[in-house]
Amino acid sequence: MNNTVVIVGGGSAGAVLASRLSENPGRQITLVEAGPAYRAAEFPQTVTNAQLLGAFTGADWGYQSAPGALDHPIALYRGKVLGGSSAVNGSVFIRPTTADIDRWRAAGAAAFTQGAFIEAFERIQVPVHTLERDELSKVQRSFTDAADRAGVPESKGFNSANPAGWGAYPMNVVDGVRVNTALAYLTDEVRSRPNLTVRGNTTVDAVVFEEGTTTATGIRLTDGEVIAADEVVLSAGTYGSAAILLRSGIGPARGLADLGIATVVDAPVGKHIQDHPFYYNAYAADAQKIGTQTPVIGAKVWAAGTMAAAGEFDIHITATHLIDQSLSPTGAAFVLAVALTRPASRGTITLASKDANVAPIIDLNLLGEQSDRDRLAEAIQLARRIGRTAPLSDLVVAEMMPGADATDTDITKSALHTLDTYHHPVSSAPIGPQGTEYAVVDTHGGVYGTTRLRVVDASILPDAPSVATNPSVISVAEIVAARVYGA
Ligand SMILES: Cc1cc2nc3c(=O)[nH]c(=O)nc-3n(C[C@H](O)[C@H](O)[C@H](O)COP(=O)(O)OP(=O)(O)OC[C@H]3O[C@@H](n4cnc5c(N)ncnc54)[C@H](O)[C@@H]3O)c2cc1C
Repeated sequence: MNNTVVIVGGGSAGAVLASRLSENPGRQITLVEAGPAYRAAEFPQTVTNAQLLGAFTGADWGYQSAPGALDHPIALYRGKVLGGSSAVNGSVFIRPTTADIDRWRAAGAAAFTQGAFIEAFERIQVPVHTLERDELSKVQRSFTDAADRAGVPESKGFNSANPAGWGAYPMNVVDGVRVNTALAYLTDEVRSRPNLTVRGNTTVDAVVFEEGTTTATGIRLTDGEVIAADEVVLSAGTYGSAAILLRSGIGPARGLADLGIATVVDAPVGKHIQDHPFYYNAYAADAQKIGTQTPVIGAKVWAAGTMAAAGEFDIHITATHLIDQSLSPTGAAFVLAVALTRPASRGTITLASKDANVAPIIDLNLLGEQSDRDRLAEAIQLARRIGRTAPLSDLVVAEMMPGADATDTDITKSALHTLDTYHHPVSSAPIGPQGTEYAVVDTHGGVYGTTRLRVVDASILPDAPSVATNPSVISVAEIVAARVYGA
């Protein structure tokens, strides 16, 4: 057993691992987090308030995507605080589907059995509550009623075996507080363990290797300090872990050489990222009728488009109040946010500089593939059909985007012009069989070509799940904690 483990990044995966691995008093754990490492009572209200997301929490990395196939950059939110992106996210808590798990196993994640995930789901410490109808906003209630009238079935529960349909969200919110993984796993009791050190406001530059070998011996911080360890686990997220690997000389040799970084392992880091494209089918609402606009996220339709793979549900339509109300001529607006959750497009992450303080270049390549454009357009048409159905249509004054007269061509143009991300990036260091053009790590996150170095976070998922990613990432951390560390 490796006795000292340094974990880089205290987000969805890192907080779980630090908690689980420090259950064994014989193991020394150091968790290094770039953002503040608040204790439960210290989290600012902007971070715990479930109605604030992304940069509005004040705890964001400030990344932007390259436009890629679109005509505009997109703000890419990532939490920079203990709890990571689970501290700034939408708090929707839905497990990966059986089809997601089967697909990941087929891609090489042998440890990702249905049984392993079921065990992980049972261990998850994040409290989850499915919203009741009277907890939804009027828009969200009208949306589910309209979906029903439009022929969408009621979901049997988004965390059930048959999740497709309309329904209210399962959320990890308690009394208005978004329960991030630091609150759920790094409790005051856990943080008082003598074998757990949590260092906040500490940014990691790179992994350190034993001279002339590919054996990790610790990490180097941006101020030059080296923290030695028997094993290094990168849990810095899809962007953060990839950037650290690249700065450490693990990545495509040619790109590293261009930046003057010596190659330690020639590996396809950052060449296969995926995210869910996210389109705002926006409506000007009747200000007298719209009612209270909370919760900002409350209900969705989960469906399979005509081009979905067998057993997969690739369309999410979420009724949300996350829109600048001043954009509406009526002063009131809501959005049916349409996401394609099983996209074909893959993007890239590369370094702009070997300086850890310089943001990496992220090109999500959303809608890069024509098939994604077609599938998203079909999903937007379903959202519009629901928007035109009573009782939701009774609240609408006008469709703002793509606009009531929009043709299929207009819809795709509007998507390319206004698209956002669902903020679920994955696969910058995917699991897969060694030697394939995409695989960077083995089924437990061990980095091929190295020893004592592992990546455990959203980076290693082989592709995008058909759900929001937080529970998938927590589950993977629980699986690695159990299988590799006996925790
Ligand atoms: C706005 C938004 C809304 C979302 N909504 C939902 C939702 O409703 N439901 C859902 O399931 N998922 C949602 N997600 C996605 C989900 O939160 C993420 O997929 C998940 O949290 C990723 O976990 P992770 O462990 O891979 O990375 P993160 O949780 O991002 O953790 C990475 C950690 O590493 C730290 N770090 C990075 N680089 C360094 C470095 N060099 N040195 C030290 N520390 C470093 C970061 O500060 C961060 O704390 C959302 C995400 C966002 C941003």
